[in-house]
Amino acid sequence: MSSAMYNKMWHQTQEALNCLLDKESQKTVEPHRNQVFIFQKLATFYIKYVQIFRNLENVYDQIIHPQKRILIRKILDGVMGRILELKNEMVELELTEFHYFDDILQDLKLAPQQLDIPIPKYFLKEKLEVIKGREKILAQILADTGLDMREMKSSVKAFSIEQAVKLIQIAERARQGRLRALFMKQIFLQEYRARQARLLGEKVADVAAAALRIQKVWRGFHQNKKTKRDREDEMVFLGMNPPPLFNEVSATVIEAEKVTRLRDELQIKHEEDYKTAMNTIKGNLQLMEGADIKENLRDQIRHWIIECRNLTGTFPEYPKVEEGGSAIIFSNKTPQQVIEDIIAAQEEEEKKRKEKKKEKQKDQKVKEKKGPKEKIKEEDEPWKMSPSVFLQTMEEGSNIYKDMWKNKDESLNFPQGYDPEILKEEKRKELEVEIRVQVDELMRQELKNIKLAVNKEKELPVRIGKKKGGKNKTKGKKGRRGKDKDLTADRTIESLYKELVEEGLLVQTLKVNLSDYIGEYSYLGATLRRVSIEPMPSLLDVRQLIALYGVLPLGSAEVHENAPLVKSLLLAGPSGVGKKMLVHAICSETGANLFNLSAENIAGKYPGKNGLQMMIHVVLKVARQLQPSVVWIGDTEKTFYKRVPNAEKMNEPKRLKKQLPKILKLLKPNDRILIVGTTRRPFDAEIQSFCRVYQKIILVPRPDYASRYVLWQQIIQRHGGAITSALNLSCLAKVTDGFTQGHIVQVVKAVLTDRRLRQQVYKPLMATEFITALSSLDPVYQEEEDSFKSWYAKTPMGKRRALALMGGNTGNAKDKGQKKGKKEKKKKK
Ligand SMILES: Nc1ncnc2c1ncn2[C@@H]1O[C@H](COP(=O)(O)OP(=O)(O)OP(=O)(O)O)[C@@H](O)[C@H]1O
Repeated sequence: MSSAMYNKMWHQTQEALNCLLDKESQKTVEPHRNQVFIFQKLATFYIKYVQIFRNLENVYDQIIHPQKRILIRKILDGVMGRILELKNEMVELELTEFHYFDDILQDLKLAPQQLDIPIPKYFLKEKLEVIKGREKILAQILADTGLDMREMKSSVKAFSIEQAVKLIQIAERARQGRLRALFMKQIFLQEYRARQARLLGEKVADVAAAALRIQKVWRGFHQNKKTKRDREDEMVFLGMNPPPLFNEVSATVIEAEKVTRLRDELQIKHEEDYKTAMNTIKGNLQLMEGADIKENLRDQIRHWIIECRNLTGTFPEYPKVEEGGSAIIFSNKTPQQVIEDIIAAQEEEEKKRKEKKKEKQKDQKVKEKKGPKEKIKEEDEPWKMSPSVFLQTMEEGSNIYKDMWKNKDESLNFPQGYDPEILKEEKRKELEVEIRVQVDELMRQELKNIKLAVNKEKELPVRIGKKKGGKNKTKGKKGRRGKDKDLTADRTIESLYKELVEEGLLVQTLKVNLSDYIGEYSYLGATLRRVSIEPMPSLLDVRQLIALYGVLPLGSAEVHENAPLVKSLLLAGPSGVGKKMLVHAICSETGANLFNLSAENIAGKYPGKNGLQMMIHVVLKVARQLQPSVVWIGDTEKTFYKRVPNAEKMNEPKRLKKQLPKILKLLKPNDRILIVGTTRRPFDAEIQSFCRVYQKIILVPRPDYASRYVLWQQIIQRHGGAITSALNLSCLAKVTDGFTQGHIVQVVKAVLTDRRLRQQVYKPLMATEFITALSSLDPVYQEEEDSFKSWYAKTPMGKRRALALMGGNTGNAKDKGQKKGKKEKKKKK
């Protein structure tokens, strides 16, 4: 697509965003009580933001104007953050991680695919070099230490001489046998032909009969082919089969991809031009206008000083650096007003602090006094949207868009390079700020001298950044820093990285994308919920959650810092549902490092208490410095075992149990580190400590019919199999209820051998082949799935939801409160 097209897309998206922002500001005014109504509103916002996100992501990836990209990036991060905020609101409202929007999608005339959370390409694009470099180093270290998995797989086994001779003999005899068989066949055919010729030579050939025979065979063959073709055409016409070139990549798509690549190159070029221009323009401005700006500022400030002296009779106090220096003087206020404002602001702050303290004390007292009745009243308060950090970012971005880009005439900027006028304006402001700092220093001194000369007063030295509070702050910081001592201050990050790789704690990630996680949508979720049936989440619902909680925050520092923080994630589900695959996908999509702290992997490494501390310190240090990072704890239930099985006691699986909450405390919003636990048996863990560590728990289900259908189809195709009408996928999906993706992959690999793939041309694949191979595997039984569900019901979120549903059955929140009250009474009795 052309630049004009992407510009148009941007303008349209921006208009849609402006409308949404207007609605958001209206909505905060009217608080509501009805939960269904609130959810519908939240969901509608969520869906609309996702649409905007999808468009903006596409535009940001392809637009080549560097200044527009800076603004779009800011808005894009804002939209991502807002989506996470809305998701958080929905989770708090409905007390479940999974939400279904099929009814709203129907109203908005959208397909479920349009709700997919895209992964912004800039996550990887912008640090491609770094990631590639790190991968190289990792591969090098693994190769040096002989730990490289790929090398291990391809390593050659040494043969003994006898074995080698035997192998060669077998091969040679087979070759001779084949050659002899070929000779024998040729001799036999020669003899046969000679015999036939002798026989025919005696008879006179009936030409007409021969021609008839040939005609019969040919016509049969021809008609057969024609009928088959007609049948296929009819199926296509009826829409039962896809058209013949349906799966072929069309020439237009190939051309479009070429254009995309070209645009990528142009984008990089324009970006570089912009960067160089930033430096040169600033340098030029400094040369041309620097002296003038300096002189103007000095004149202005001198004028201000004299004015003040004329008005008040005294020389003014020069504004301090932390107050913004002389910049605040010229914000359309008189100097006296400025001074008064400063004093008033300080007083107000003091007041607020005192009020807050008082309120806190009051609240505590009231809480202590409050009975259950008052609590019910609190519960019944109308719902209000939590304050948003990202709305402001988006509004700022929108305003810049309206002021600068909305009506800009770009007819002269066909190549879409940077705009020098805008850049000059920005740099001029920057330069002014820099010069102002210098001028302030000079003028402060000048004012001091004038005061001394005129008033003969002894001026107290101006304190720059030496507030009492400031002192305390730095002290406090020092104290805290002292606490988390750097145990490896003398070592470079490269050496720590190498150590972790050698110890097997930092592992290579598999190259899988989140889009490789195949599945289907749940089309009836909202309908089932309306009739009080809790639907099983679909695989794509899980994929969405991983994108929201894992990929987006890890990919964008802005989002991670300001969106609701998710430090730890638990993926619980039966074996083979793709938990590990999802962990690897998070890393691949964000270019994150993968640390493996599974109980089995850390057994025997860094022994002792000090060793453990050192291990955690090194892991966190490397993870922080080379962020984003994922700390994976496989079979994480082992860390929280209720009782450690005898066979595993040697491994000390609970080593990390006490450390994990501490690690979570150490993680700050600007540390893009995510702890991901995976478990097949969460029921073996102590639920309380387990749930305290894992902030978000995602149950990964086994695939349903629709997902199994697409899984069979796509996994067979990925392994080189061809889907023909002879392969009954529907039947395969139906009879494989209970089997997981892992089983499907295993069976497809076993069936589709090289030989079988070659045979496909004349012997198409059949469902029975796969079913036979599946028969030796155990499915996930209903009981296992139920045990996962009942375990989830015991988690904090599960409990809260169950409680809410119980209240919901009888009616509103008041009833909920009454029930609670009754329960309490009973307990007292
Ligand atoms: N949705 C999916 N689409 C495609 N392939 C999948 C999907 N889910 C899982 N797989 C494949 O299934 C296999 C098993 O997945 P994985 O090892 O991640 O499962 P797991 O839940 O971690 O298993 P376990 O608990 O036994 O360790 C992998 O080859 C993975 O690529």
